[in-house]
Amino acid sequence: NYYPWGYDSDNGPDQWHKNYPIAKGRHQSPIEINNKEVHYDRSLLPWFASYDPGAAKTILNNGKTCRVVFDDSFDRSVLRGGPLAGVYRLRQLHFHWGSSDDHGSEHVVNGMRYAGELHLLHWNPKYSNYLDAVRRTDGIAVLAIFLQVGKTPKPEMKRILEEINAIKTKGKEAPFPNFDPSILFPKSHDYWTYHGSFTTPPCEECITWIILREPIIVSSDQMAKLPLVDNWRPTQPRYFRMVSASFL
Ligand SMILES: Cc1cc(C)cc(S(N)(=O)=O)c1
Ligand SMILES: [Zn+2]
Repeated sequence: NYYPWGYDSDNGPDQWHKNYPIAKGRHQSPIEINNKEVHYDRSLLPWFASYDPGAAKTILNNGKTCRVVFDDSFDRSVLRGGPLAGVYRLRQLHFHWGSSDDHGSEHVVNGMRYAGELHLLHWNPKYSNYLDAVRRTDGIAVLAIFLQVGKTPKPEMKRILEEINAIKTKGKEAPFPNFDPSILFPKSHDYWTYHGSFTTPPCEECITWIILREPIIVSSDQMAKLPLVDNWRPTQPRYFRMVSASFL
């Protein structure tokens, strides 16, 4: 009988491999990023996001995560440059957070966990559709931004965090028009990049991760309004993967 995966002891990350064997693969995410093992790659280009605010469609807070979906029926909101060849279409963004401010991010930087992590997921339109792209090693690009709790929260986070709090409707999506997620970006575009996987089942190894070094600041009471869940996967073995940095 099918038992949905989750983050509890009986259906959590240590069990996922039973239904999703690739969860024990050699290119899994998230991972630890340690300065000592990162390789500065001066050939890495800057990345660029050109998002159309009109592409934003709906927001969902299903109590386990919060997701905003975008119109990805053409190259309307795209990410390009950085380690990527060609443009990748923005499909959705979602968050991972913890039950307290001292943890919640998926990637860990020099042993530090952040309060949360924002993922902007894009797919490669050289493949016929998203489901085809997730079967390809260059199919998906995720731009990851750490959320750090601080005194002066980023004002642009207000709308999205208030909306998340407002829609406690389990599983129903509410309209979320006119939203350009690039307003959430930190000042610096410095990033790490490596090849990995979805951090949730089915855990396909199709993701080029672009992780921003600079976190965005949220307030403790903004984080306290998120559903009290832990929806982050522990770090996975890096094996023979190189993490490259765009900065010295
Ligand atoms: C299964 C899955 C779907 C989506 C859209 C995004 C992810 S993640 N957390 O790897 O960015 C996982
Ligand atoms: Zn994610």
